[in-house]
Amino acid sequence: MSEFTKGLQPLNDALDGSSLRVLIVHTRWNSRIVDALVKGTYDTLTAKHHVKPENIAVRSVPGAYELPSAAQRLIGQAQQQSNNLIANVTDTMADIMGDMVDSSDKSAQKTAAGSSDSITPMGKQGPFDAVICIGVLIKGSTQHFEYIADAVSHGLMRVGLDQNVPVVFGVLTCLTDDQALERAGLGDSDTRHNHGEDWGSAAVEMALLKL
Ligand SMILES: Nc1c(NC[C@H](O)[C@H](O)[C@H](O)CO)[nH]c(=O)[nH]c1=O
Ligand SMILES: CC(=O)[C@@H](O)COP(=O)(O)O
Repeated sequence: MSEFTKGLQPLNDALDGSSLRVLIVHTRWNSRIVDALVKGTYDTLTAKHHVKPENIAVRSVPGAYELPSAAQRLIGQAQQQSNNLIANVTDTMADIMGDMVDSSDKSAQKTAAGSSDSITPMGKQGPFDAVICIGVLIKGSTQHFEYIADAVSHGLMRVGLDQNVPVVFGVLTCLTDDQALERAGLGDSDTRHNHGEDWGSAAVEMALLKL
C-alpha cells in the first residue's frame, strides 16, 4: 500500500481535548463489533486526547437507521440544557445583586449560599463539541443494506451541518462479517485496525478546528 493510499493520516501530536464535551451514540445491532468500536473510540478520546470521562455521554439506539434522529435530538437537548443553565445562573445572579442592594452583606451571603445550590456545574452539562455515531451495517440478501446505508450517511451529514456540530460518521458498511471484524480490530487479519480510534481523533480535531 503506497503512502498515498493509506487510511487516515493522524496529526503529528495528539490534540488536547480536556475542555471538550463529546457524545457517543451507538447501535445495539452487531453488538460485539459495535462494542469494540465504542471502546476504541472511548479509549482514544480519554487516553490519547485527555477528554474527561465525565464529559463523555454514551447513549444507544436500536439500529443504524435511528442514529440521525438520535443525534439531532440529543444535540438539541444538550443545547436546551445549556440555555436553561445560563438563564438559571442569570436569574440567580440578579437575585444576589438585588439582595445586596436591598439588605446587609449578611443576608446577601445567605442568599448567595442558598442560590449556589441551584447552579449545576457546567462540567456536567452544556452543548456537545462533537458527536460520534457508531454502528455496523452488514449486507444481507436484500437491498435493505443499501437503503439504510444511504439514508444514514446522508442523515448524519445533514444533522452535522444543520446543528453546526461535528458529527463523525462511525458506521461500518460491510459486505461480510470478516470485513466488519477487521475494521473493529478483531479477527485474525494482519491488517485489522479499530476504526473507532480514527473516529475519536477526528471528533477532537473537528471540535477544536478554528481559524
Ligand atoms: N440490518 C441492520 C440494521 N437494521 C435495522 C435498522 O437499522 C433499524 O433499526 C430498523 O430498520 C428499524 O428502524 N441495523 C444495523 O445497525 N445494522 C444492520 O446490519
Ligand atoms: C443491513 C441489513 O438491513 C441487513 O442485515 C438485513 O438483511 P437482509 O437484507 O437479508 O434482510
